[in-house]
Amino acid sequence: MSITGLLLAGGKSSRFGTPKALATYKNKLLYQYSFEALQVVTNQIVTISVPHLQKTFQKQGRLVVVDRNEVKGKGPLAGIYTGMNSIKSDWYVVIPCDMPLIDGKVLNKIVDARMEKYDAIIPKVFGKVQPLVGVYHCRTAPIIQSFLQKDNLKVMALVNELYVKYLDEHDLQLSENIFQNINYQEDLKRIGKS
Ligand SMILES: Nc1nc2c(ncn2[C@@H]2O[C@H](COP(=O)(O)OP(=O)(O)OP(=O)(O)O)[C@@H](O)[C@H]2O)c(=O)[nH]1
Repeated sequence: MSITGLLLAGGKSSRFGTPKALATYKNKLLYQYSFEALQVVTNQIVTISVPHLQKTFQKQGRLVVVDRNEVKGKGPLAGIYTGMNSIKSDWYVVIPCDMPLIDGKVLNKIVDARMEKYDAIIPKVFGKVQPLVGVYHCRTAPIIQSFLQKDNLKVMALVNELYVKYLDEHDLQLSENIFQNINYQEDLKRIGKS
């Protein structure tokens, strides 16, 4: 069963102010944390970004695609859809560029929970569903496409349509919430302390 990593790095970062994928956290670029977590579960990784950042990622030796024209500007679902269409794979493991506490160990647990009957395996930790960190079956691609065509861009609306296995903090053996994300500059100082 092939599995491809999709690293979402094509957002506007309007709350952050500069492209957050390329912000530094503890001496490392934010997206690098996501990349290294993905490397633990697959060696086929696609970064999905925007045209003005494509060269920067390519310079670092990354395989980069930009959101397809028909979906550009439509948020994380556009990135997932573009990634799924760029490489054929049975499963896709998705991660955003702004969750530097996620590690390969937790991604491995999510990937290991794959079963053909599920459309997706997604964490629901400390009561919150985290749909941008999960494993999606290739059969979800046409469903995602139809959401995008209808401009129904809420990732949770998609997830509610799928047959999902949720993994909680016990399944993932987490004692702290590693699903904290960076939205604002201040989050870089706050993260990991809660
Ligand atoms: N490829 C791609 N990724 C996206 C898109 N929108 C958001 N993302 C990614 O999805 C994750 C969550 O993004 P958000 O923080 O919700 O959105 P954002 O646009 O980056 O930031 P804000 O403008 O502050 O909302 C990040 O990894 C983003 O890079 C998009 O249109 N295309």
